[in-house]
Amino acid sequence: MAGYFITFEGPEGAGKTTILGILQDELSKKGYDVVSTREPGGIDIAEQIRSVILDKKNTKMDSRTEALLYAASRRQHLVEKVIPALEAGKIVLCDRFIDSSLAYQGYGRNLGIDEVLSINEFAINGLMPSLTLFFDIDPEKGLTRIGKNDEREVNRLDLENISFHQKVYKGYLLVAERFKNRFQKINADNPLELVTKEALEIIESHIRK
Ligand SMILES: Nc1ncnc2c1ncn2[C@@H]1O[C@H](COP(=O)(O)OP(=O)(O)OP(=O)(O)O)[C@@H](O)[C@H]1O
Ligand SMILES: Cc1cn([C@H]2C[C@H](O)[C@@H](COP(=O)(O)O)O2)c(=O)[nH]c1=O
Repeated sequence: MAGYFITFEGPEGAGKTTILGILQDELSKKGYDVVSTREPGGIDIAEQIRSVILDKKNTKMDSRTEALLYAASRRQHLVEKVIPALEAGKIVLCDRFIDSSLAYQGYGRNLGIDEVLSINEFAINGLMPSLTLFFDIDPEKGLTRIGKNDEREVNRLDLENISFHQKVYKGYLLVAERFKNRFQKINADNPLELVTKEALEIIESHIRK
């Protein structure tokens, strides 16, 4: 496909959404055709699935149901938004993708990274990102950041205890090692300007290759 599929990953509060917004503007100013989006969500059907997954009331949700809902929203989002943008030669910046499922459901929920990869292979049908930026931060620090942000609504996953989030972080490190050809780690504990600059440099060097 003609465009570039670039995903942003990391624990809660790492800065993914903030940095993605800044980079969308920076890259657009430089003349690149950029589409920014998120998972779960980005299009109507996937946003509806997001509401079900993240609703604090849905405490009975089974882990396999959760993994399947993320994969279903992913499929629809790819078909409706990501694939058409890539076919049109655009740069797609996506806030979370398959690696979130591998870290949160595969490792965090104990479903197994390989099992979750396998249901996602059906959903993505071969479309993987060419670059994944991993915003690396201690999960406790990330959660403290989002706790200070009054505008952010707390969701069902945020409410999991710290040991779940630490497990997810460990899951990310395993996934980053497994897919090291596309993963680039960035220290997200640095000041925002520095993290953003590093992310922009990595993306531009990837695009120039
Ligand atoms: N490098 C940074 N230093 C300090 N604060 C930051 C930094 N990056 C982001 N923040 C702040 O941390 C909070 C969380 O940022 P953001 O929502 O972008 O994180 P996120 O990774 O998208 O989180 P989530 O995955 O939970 O949605 C925001 O209030 C943001 O302003
Ligand atoms: C794609 C995806 C996401 N999650 C989790 C990670 C977060 O806790 C929420 C999404 O909220 P955000 O504010 O947009 O970061 O969902 C997951 O567990 N599995 C996934 O595949």
